Amino acid sequence: MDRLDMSDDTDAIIRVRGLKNQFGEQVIHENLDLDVRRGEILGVVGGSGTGKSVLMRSIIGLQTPAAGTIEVFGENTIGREETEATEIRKKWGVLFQGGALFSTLTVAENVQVPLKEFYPKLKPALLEEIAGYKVVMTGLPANAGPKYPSELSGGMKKRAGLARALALDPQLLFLDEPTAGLDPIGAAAFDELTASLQKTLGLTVFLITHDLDTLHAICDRVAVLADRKVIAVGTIDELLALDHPWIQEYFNGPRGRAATDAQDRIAKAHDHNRDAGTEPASPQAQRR
Ligand SMILES: Nc1ncnc2c1ncn2[C@@H]1O[C@H](COP(=O)(O)OP(=O)(O)OP(=O)(O)O)[C@@H](O)[C@H]1O
Repeated sequence: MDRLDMSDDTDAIIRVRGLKNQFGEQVIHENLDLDVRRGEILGVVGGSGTGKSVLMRSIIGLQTPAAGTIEVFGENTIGREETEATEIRKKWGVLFQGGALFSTLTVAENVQVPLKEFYPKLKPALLEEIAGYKVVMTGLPANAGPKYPSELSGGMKKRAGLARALALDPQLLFLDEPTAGLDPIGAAAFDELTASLQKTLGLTVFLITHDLDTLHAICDRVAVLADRKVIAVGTIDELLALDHPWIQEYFNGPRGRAATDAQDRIAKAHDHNRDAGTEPASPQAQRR
């Protein structure tokens, strides 16, 4: 199969070349290449265990690859001195699966963790002010700040995790299955939040997901992991033109078709309401 998008992307924020990851005898990635373009929301999909999270962990320096190069913002991220690595890490935020909040800290304290780590001299009043701002920015009520994670719904936990990921005003955001475990309405609301923050803040987003609705609603392009590498990157329409069994089954199977139909209906309804002046354009329409 022809692999889409193998050309060098001149405006890539993330550039992965020849990546190899293995655990013992188990090879997860081999010769994996990927470019993430500035300002895009890139969806990353693949069957369970194809190594989406390992790829993300390699890019953010939590997993040392067996081979290959990874550049983020033009800087090699593998094997850097701690101080250099810290400078690069400041430029991205990460929402891990499930939110990964510290259960013994309040929401506001969770958001303050990266601020304290990277800017230890910040005064408590300023820390509180920044945390409060980030909490509200992710759509949480202002009174969520003093709450503990156990007092939050699943959707609120994700938003709190997102607030923490945005604490340092990153240019690049990593989201690992952000809508997993959310009901469809909560998932759609989180997608809208991601799209609107991406637009407002000019973020580049690396988004691992199994959620077909998310892919249709907010992703500019989708990268498909299979056979230990990224086998294709493109818009959903471009991917559908490829004759790969997993891609066809994923996007054209019953769930894929249902997601396409649902997104078409949502976009039409939004567009109708927008034309009637009752609401802004849908995330899909805004991204068109
Ligand atoms: N620290 C580790 N030690 C050993 N094996 C690991 C480790 N981390 C991941 N793996 C293995 O690497 C493979 C890829 O894992 P990964 O979590 O990246 O998959 P994934 O594509 O994100 O899956 P899912 O969609 O189910 O979340 C799996 O077989 C997993 O068991």
